[in-house]
Amino acid sequence: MSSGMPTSSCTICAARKKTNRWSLDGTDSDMVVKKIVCVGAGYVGGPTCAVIASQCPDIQVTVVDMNAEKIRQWNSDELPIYEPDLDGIVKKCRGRNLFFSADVVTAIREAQLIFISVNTPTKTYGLGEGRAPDLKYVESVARTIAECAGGPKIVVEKSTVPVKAAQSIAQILYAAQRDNPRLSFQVLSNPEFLAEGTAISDLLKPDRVLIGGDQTAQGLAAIAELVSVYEHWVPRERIITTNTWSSELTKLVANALLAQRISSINAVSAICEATGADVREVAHAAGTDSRIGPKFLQASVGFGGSCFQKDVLNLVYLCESLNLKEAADYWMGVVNINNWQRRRFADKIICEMFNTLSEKRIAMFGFAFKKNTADTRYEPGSRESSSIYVAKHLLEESAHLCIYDPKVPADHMIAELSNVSGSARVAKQVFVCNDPYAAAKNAHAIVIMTEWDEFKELDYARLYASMMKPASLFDGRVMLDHNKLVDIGFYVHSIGVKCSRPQAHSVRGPN
Ligand SMILES: NC(=O)c1ccc[n+]([C@@H]2O[C@H](COP(=O)([O-])OP(=O)(O)OC[C@H]3O[C@@H](n4cnc5c(N)ncnc54)[C@H](O)[C@@H]3O)[C@@H](O)[C@H]2O)c1
Ligand SMILES: O=c1ccn([C@@H]2O[C@H](COP(=O)(O)OP(=O)(O)O[C@H]3O[C@H](CO)[C@@H](O)[C@H](O)[C@H]3O)[C@@H](O)[C@H]2O)c(=O)[nH]1
Repeated sequence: MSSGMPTSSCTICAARKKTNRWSLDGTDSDMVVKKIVCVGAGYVGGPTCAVIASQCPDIQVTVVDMNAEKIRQWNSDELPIYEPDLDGIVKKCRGRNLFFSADVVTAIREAQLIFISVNTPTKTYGLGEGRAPDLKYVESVARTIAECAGGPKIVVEKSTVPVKAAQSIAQILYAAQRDNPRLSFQVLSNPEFLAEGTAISDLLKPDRVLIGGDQTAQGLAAIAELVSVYEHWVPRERIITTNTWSSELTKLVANALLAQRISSINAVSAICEATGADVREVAHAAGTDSRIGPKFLQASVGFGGSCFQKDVLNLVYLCESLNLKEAADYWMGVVNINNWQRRRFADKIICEMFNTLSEKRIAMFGFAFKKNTADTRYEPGSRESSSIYVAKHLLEESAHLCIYDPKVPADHMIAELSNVSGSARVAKQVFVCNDPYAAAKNAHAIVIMTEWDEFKELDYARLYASMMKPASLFDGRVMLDHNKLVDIGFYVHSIGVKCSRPQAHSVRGPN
C-alpha cells in the first residue's frame, strides 16, 4: 500500500494534476473541496475549524457534534471552551463560512471532506483496559459516514489513534462502497499537534502539518486536496506528507518524546533536591546545547492534560501488542515517573507540615493542568490534571482544601475531585474560592499547582499576613521568587530546588 518514503511535494502536485483533482473514483470531475465537515466539536474540532474557516473564505466549514448542548454553546456568546483569541475568530466567521450544527447526517452528505475529530480516551474496560485507546467514537463516526455519505468523500482522521486505525475506518467504508457503486472513499491521517492554551497560534503558525495517505494515485490525489486546504496559510515546506502509518505513529511518538522530556527533568529534580543542585540551573545549562534545546524542561508537579498520558499508554499498548516488551517498559517508565512525581510532591507537603494535615487548611492555587486553559478532566477518564491527584492525597490526610483557579468552574473541580475522592469527603473538605486571598485566609500553606501568570503578581505579604504561622508555600511550578517569599516569612518548598527557610530574626511577627 505504501512506499514507506515521505512523499515529495512534486509527486503530490503531479497527482493533483493527473487525477484532475478530487476524482477519487477515477472519473473526470472538476469538483474541488468546497465544503468541509468536522465531526466532533471539542478542543480540536472547534478551534481547528474556526481557523480553517478564517483562512479559507472559499470553503464552507461545518462542525457537528452529537452533543446538542455543546453545539448550542458554540452558537452562543459563551463558547464551550476557553482558548485565547478563539472568541474573536469564531465570531468573525460564524454564519459566514463557519457553522455549528447537530445535524450530523446532512453535513456529512453535503461535504467533500470529512474530519473525524472525536475523543479517543484510554479504554476503561475489557481488552487493553488502562492502556489501549477506546475507538468506539471513531468507529461510530465511520459507520455514520458509511450510511449517509451518498457519494465520494475524503475522510480525514484528526483524532489521535493507534497505528492502523485508518485501516479499520477504511474497512467499514469499503464495505459500504461494495454495496453502493456511487460511493468512494480515501482515508487520510492528519494528526493535530495544537496544545491547549495556545491552540489558535499553534493552528495559525504550525511547526508542521502532517498528512499521511495511501501511496496510490487516488491516495495521492486525496493528500493533494488536503494539502491545498492548508496551503491557504501554511507554507508548503511545512506540510509534510507521508504514508498513513508513519503519520499515525508520528503523533504518538511526538507526544511520547515531549512527555519523556518532562519525566526526565522531573526525575532530575529529585536528584537536585537530594544533592543541592538547582533544577532550573541544570535545565538551563543542559538545554543550551542546541542538540538538547530549552523547551519542555520545566520541572513540575507532573504533566497533565488529555493527551500525554493517554498517548504514551497508547504507544505502550502498541509495543506490547507487537511483543516489544523492552520498548513497552521504556515508555511506561515515562508515565510511572509522572505518577511518582505527583505522589512525591504530595508527600513533601505532608512531611514538611509535621506529618499531619488533619484539620489544616491548605490553599491550592490553580486546578487546570496548565495555564490559559480551563480544561481539567470534566468527563471522567479524559483530562488529567496533576491537581486532582495531589488534592486526592491531601484529602486522604484529612486536609481542608481551599481551591482557587481563575478559569476552571467550581462544578468542574467538585466533579473531578468527587470522582477520585468520593462526594462525601469532597463536600466536607473542599471549598472553592473566588479569589486567592480568600483561599489563603487562615491557611497553613499555599500550594501552587498551575503556572497562571497572575500568581506571580499576587501580594504575598498580604497573603502571609492572613495565614496561620508558620506559613509554608509549596511552589509546584518553580515559578516564584523564593528569596522574596522567604524575606516575607514563608517556608518555601519547591521541586528540584532546596527548601528556603526564613532566618528566625527575619520572620515577621504574628499579625
Ligand atoms: N485536546 C487537545 O489539545 C488535542 C490536541 C491534539 C489532538 N487531540 C486529539 O484529538 C481528538 C479529539 O480531542 P478533543 O480534545 O477535541 O476531544 P473532546 O472530548 O473535546 O471533543 C470530542 C467531541 O466529539 C464528540 N463526539 C464523540 N463521538 C461522536 C459522534 N459519534 N458523533 C458526533 N460527535 C461525537 C463529543 O461529543 C465531543 O464533543 C482526540 O483523539 C485527542 O487525543 C487533542
Ligand atoms: O516543560 C514542561 C512543559 C509542559 N509541562 C506540563 O505538561 C502538560 C502538557 O502541556 P502541553 O504539552 O503544553 O499541553 P497539551 O495541551 O497537553 O499539548 C500536548 O498534547 C497535545 C495533544 O496531543 C499535542 O497536540 C501537543 O502538541 C502537546 O504539547 C501540562 O500539564 C504542562 O504543565 C511541564 O510540566 N513541563
